[in-house]
Amino acid sequence: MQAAPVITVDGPSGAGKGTISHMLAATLGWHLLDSGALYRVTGQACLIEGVSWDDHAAVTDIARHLDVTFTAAESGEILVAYKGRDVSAAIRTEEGGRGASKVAAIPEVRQALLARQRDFCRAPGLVADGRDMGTVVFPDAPVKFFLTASAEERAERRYKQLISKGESVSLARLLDDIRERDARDSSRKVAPLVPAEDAIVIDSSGQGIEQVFDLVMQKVTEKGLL
Ligand SMILES: Nc1ncnc2c1ncn2[C@@H]1O[C@H](COP(=O)(O)OP(=O)(O)O)[C@@H](O)[C@H]1O
Ligand SMILES: Nc1ccn([C@@H]2O[C@H](COP(=O)(O)OP(=O)(O)O)[C@@H](O)[C@H]2O)c(=O)n1
Repeated sequence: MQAAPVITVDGPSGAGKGTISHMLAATLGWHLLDSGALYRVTGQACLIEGVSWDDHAAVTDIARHLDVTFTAAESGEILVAYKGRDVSAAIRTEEGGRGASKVAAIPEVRQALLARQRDFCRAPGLVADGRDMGTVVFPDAPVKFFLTASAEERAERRYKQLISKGESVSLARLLDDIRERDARDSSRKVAPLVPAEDAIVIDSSGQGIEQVFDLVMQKVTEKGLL
């Protein structure tokens, strides 16, 4: 049994999970779990410690002892630190996403991060953003969303996001990267990217953020969580 109610938001890269989860947590006054950040920090810690993403035993050891902190800045932005060193920007790069996806395919790494994710579940409630929040980490969550959109639209969104941060990226490469990541996340043996049986699936292709958020809030209200 979970200590507090959980709303899970799963889906592929660029579907809008982070955006919608932030809005939902702020509106409800609930805690937020960005589970992807834990996988991203694990990948980044490997780079810092000189460990190859393919060395499963060494990556697992890093995940088991991951010294990570999340702190809310005055701007509302969440600062992420590994061993006290700010890695907030480094983990959000294209390479950071690739590393996260590689280390996330290692079953022992997923196991090592499981309890840490469940610890985020505290009163009054938790919005959990990821790939397996509704299927593995919080299977008893009363409301589960699975957000998706076409790969082209997701790549376009990510392109605009990275360009606005000053990263130089190519749209074609981002589309390839998104397809590669989708394939790896969906085909892995442990906790693959699939909607939970009881998830509400929302395809946000051609829908703006506000439109998607309105639909999400409507479902949350219908489920009696407001
Ligand atoms: N429905 C939408 N329409 C247009 N842009 C969106 C939509 N949802 C999210 N975005 C934008 O797409 C980018 C990726 O969204 P994000 O929430 O980080 O996705 P995810 O967490 O699923 O990878 C962000 O810049 C965000 O502002
Ligand atoms: N619960 C989760 C969250 C992320 N991940 C992995 O971590 C990578 C980065 O996750 P993210 O949510 O930060 O990435 P985006 O969806 O924002 O691109 C994903 O491609 C997944 O491989 C996962 O396996 N399980």
